[in-house]
Amino acid sequence: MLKFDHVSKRYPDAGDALVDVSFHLARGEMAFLTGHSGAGKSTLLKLIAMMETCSRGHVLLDGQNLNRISERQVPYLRRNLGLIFQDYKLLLDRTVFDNVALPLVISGYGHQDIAKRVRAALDKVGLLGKEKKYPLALSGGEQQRVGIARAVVNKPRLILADEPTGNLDPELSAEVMHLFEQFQQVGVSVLIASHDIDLITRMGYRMLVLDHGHLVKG
Ligand SMILES: Nc1ncnc2c1ncn2[C@@H]1O[C@H](COP(=O)(O)OP(=O)(O)OP(=O)(O)O)[C@@H](O)[C@H]1O
Repeated sequence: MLKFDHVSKRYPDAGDALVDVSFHLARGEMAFLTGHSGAGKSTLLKLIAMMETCSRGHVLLDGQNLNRISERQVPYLRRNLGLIFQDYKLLLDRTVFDNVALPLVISGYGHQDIAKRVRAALDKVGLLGKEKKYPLALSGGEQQRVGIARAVVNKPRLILADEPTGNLDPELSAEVMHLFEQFQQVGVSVLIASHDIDLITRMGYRMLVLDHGHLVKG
């Protein structure tokens, strides 16, 4: 479903962030991406999310070469991706319901369909009772679960998470990781950047390790 084929990324004036990276992530596979600060984890995720383009090589998503897509195609292709960030990136002046509904509103779904899908997504993350609350009235763990509900409401084929537990204590981190496992179990591919080595070692999934832009374990 996702293939990196000899991918390098060089930022102007900043040197190589990724060097000749090749790996394959299968449909329904869950893997962790780890490595020191500045190793290239976020850059790798940004290439998949079409927020950056690679300097050399190819990134293939469901067989589609991301080097060859037009600006116009990006929003459509992004609908197959669920993006989750360390700082949640929620709209603080909107309710939980509205935050989760946002991708569906943008995609042009009707009101009834939106209500049904948002409730289903909130149910999956255990937040059905909180739809009228505002993000700041929730705990950090709950805010991240809103972020996850928003990421999965479009039923993406691939979930990308960048340090999703970076602001959470160990217990909440384990809960959030367990949610990702549940999506993987229903066939969604999941790639999670994390430097929480203890947690991800315990979980026992495949680990992609970056070191100064090189994939040293995959
Ligand atoms: N937009 C950018 N412009 C220039 N250089 C960048 C940019 N983004 C990242 N870099 C550089 O690319 C390298 C890889 O950064 P990246 O953010 O991908 O690493 P990371 O593994 O995610 O780090 P961290 O764990 O600290 O978030 C670093 O040297 C960083 O300074």
